[in-house]
Amino acid sequence: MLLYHKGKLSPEPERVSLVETIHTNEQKIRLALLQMDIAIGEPATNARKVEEMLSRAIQAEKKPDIIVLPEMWNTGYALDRIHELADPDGKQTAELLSEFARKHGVQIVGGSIAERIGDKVKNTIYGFDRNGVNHLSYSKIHLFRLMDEHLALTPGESRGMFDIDGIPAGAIICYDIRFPELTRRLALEGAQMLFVPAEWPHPRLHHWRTLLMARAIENQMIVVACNRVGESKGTSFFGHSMVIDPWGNVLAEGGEEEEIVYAEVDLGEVAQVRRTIPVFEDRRPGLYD
Ligand SMILES: NC(=O)CCC(=O)C(=O)O
Repeated sequence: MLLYHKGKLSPEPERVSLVETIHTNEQKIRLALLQMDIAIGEPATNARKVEEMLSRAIQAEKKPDIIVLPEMWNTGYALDRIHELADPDGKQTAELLSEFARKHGVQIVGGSIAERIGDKVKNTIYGFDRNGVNHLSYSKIHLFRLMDEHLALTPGESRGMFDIDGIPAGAIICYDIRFPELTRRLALEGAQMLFVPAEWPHPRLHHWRTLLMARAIENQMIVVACNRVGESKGTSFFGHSMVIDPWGNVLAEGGEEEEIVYAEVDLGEVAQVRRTIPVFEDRRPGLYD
């Protein structure tokens, strides 16, 4: 199926239908976002916190289908010691999350972790399906200079497309949301949901909310963004984890304290919104690719 085409300018816009290929019936998905505080440079403490919050999330009255974690939850931004602290090949993280996913039959979009591969450290999301099988590995493409990521980390070189319970989805990390072309590309590849783990601090709450809503509206997709809370090295992280529907409505939003944010989304709305305003059919890729 051709969803993306680098063509020459033609008198007729290229007609691309994402609607025909996606679910049209109501399909409810329950989400739990672990909006946690992160102890800087203390992977064991953070792993215990994750285990405790996962256990609480799974006991919710309506069991979640997907649990989402924030960015760099194992180490925080302990960049001065990141080579020593990062999880070698992501093995410890994979053990913890894969085992939990399998035991409880739940999908996990495991936020991101500092992962050491040889002499490089990457900021990587791991995802696990209901059988505990790894179905997503995406390393942050755009490193955030304002927090010195570019000095300590190696950027990823590929996009985070994956399949979650049969739903085509994309994953990006924090600063990546400032690059609309990345999310658009994931949407053109079929993504109907977008997962965004983050460590996004004050004073840019306005940017966080606006950019997430914009990505949901312009790509007519469900956006699930999990941000951390707490203080680290004089920086204050505000939480406000968000679940946004493809019309841009905020279905759930966290406060500024540690909590689990629950939401239920209807995947059928993606097709409905894309039919109502056929943005993907009306694109003129020859004019601005
Ligand atoms: N961890 C990050 O990528 C932070 C991005 C951020 O704060 C921003 O304003 O962009």
